[in-house]
Amino acid sequence: MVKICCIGAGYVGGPTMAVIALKCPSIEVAVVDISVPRINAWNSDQLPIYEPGLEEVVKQCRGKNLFFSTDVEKHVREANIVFVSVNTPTKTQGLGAGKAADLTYWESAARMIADVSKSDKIVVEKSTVPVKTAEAIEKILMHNSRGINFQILSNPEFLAEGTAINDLFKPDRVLIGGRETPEGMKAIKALKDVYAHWVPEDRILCTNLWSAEVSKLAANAFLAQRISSVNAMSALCEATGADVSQVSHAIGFDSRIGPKFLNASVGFGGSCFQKDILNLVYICECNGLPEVANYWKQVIKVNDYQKTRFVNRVVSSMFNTVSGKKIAILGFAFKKDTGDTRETPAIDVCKGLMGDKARLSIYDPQVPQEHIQRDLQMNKFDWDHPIHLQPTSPSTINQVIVASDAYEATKDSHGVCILTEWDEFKNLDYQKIYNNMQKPAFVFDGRNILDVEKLRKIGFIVYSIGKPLDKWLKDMPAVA
Ligand SMILES: NC(=O)c1ccc[n+]([C@@H]2O[C@H](COP(=O)([O-])OP(=O)(O)OC[C@H]3O[C@@H](n4cnc5c(N)ncnc54)[C@H](O)[C@@H]3O)[C@@H](O)[C@H]2O)c1
Ligand SMILES: O=c1ccn([C@@H]2O[C@H](COP(=O)(O)OP(=O)(O)O[C@H]3O[C@H](CO)[C@@H](O)[C@H](O)[C@H]3O)[C@@H](O)[C@H]2O)c(=O)[nH]1
Repeated sequence: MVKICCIGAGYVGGPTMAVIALKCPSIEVAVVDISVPRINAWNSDQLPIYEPGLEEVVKQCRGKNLFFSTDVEKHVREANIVFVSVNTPTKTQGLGAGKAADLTYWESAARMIADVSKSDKIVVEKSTVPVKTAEAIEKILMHNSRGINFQILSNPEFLAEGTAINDLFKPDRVLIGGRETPEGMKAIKALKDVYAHWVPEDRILCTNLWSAEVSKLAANAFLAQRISSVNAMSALCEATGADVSQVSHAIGFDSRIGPKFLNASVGFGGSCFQKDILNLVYICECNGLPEVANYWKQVIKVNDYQKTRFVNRVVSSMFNTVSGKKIAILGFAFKKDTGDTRETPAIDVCKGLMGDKARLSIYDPQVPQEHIQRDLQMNKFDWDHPIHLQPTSPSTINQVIVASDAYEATKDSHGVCILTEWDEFKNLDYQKIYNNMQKPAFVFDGRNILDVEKLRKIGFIVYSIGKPLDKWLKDMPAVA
């Protein structure tokens, strides 16, 4: 029986391995982690991450051919294929700080694999890593192998949170990179055979190691660039009276551009886009390509600009001050259908408003109070280390309260900011919300999910990203 072990039971390791177990009943899959609470949660009814459809998949296989364990060494020793899906955060100190990927967790996993292995293994990079990481990992494994043969493959993951299960069931493609040697080709085939249980063969792409590593960074850079491009256009739309949704629709009809991923927003978030582009920028700089590095850096600059622009719109609309005013924040997760808040634009927007002394009342259907308080106090990039190594929040922020629903959050507020596109925010009773707010009552829609005309009829002053401006906002000083 083929045995798979995955090191790292996070947003990637957990769902990916659960789907492999479901689709390959003949394979035994163990997901291991150094975090005891995380593994306990995987073994309980309250999974550690919220992802539509995940619970059903886990329940079908857990205890049969899917196991979650903290006995890392035992499962690594027994496995034929070891996936590594640990954190690869942005470095905060030393060489490359603020850009380069921190491979501490990866390196310690590789050293442990070399230490405990007693039989040949295929080691699969599942984490997103800098190009040439496979070479470094190979060196660590070979120099510590005691005669055991390791083959390294790059098999980057392309799932998006909120749709992970569907993405894994029907991937656009699976990418496998390996050495172009007989042993490397054999390893590629072994991994291909796993995915071939449910992924059509023409969707399994095989390349050399470096192409696979670069493709992952390139895919995220291209996706994020699309959002920064449409967000840059949203600023131009506001200045000219164009409507960014109409512009996206019009350009998306061009089959070369395509309609997906063109929604203007308060900015992209998530654990991947910024981290991976910073990593790409660093790699370009290290390879003597400053022009290429600067090109990609601009994608992040526009994203930061978009978040600042949003905060400035809120403050300038409300008589240039939000000091002491209650602002309701609807949505804190970085996108709908996830409780994940890593790099969520809500953190920057909330910090910006708090900088102007606003009082915030935050509601998100999936993000608990402790989590919100912790995120608003955390230093940049600290969030991407394993949970047990993250700083704990010593205090609560007085300026922030966390509400249990949208009506409580908005009661007596001066303004409402929509920061996540949760479906439930589309269908709220906005007349009731308006009645319970201070006047004039403002709505700032950072996700373009609300019917602007309907809200204006109720009496709201409305700002919606990239849409023709309210008369009220036109008279306000230029922003950003
Ligand atoms: N989140 C996504 O949607 C996504 C998608 C594609 C790729 N990725 C990449 O996948 C990797 C993992 O991302 P994630 O979101 O799953 O992170 P995560 O923080 O949710 O999970 C990583 C897990 O690895 C564990 N870990 C760290 N070092 C370990 C060690 N030495 N031994 C055992 N366990 C260890 C941590 O405790 C943590 O539970 C990153 O490189 C990320 O860039 C993420
Ligand atoms: O038109 C759009 C699409 C997305 N977003 C925002 O962009 C961010 C990222 O969204 P998405 O890409 O859907 O989620 P992620 O889970 O971050 O997935 C991305 O990052 C993963 C980690 O590398 C990759 O595996 C995925 O392919 C890639 O889509 C979120 O804040 C979204 O709200 C927009 O603002 N406008």
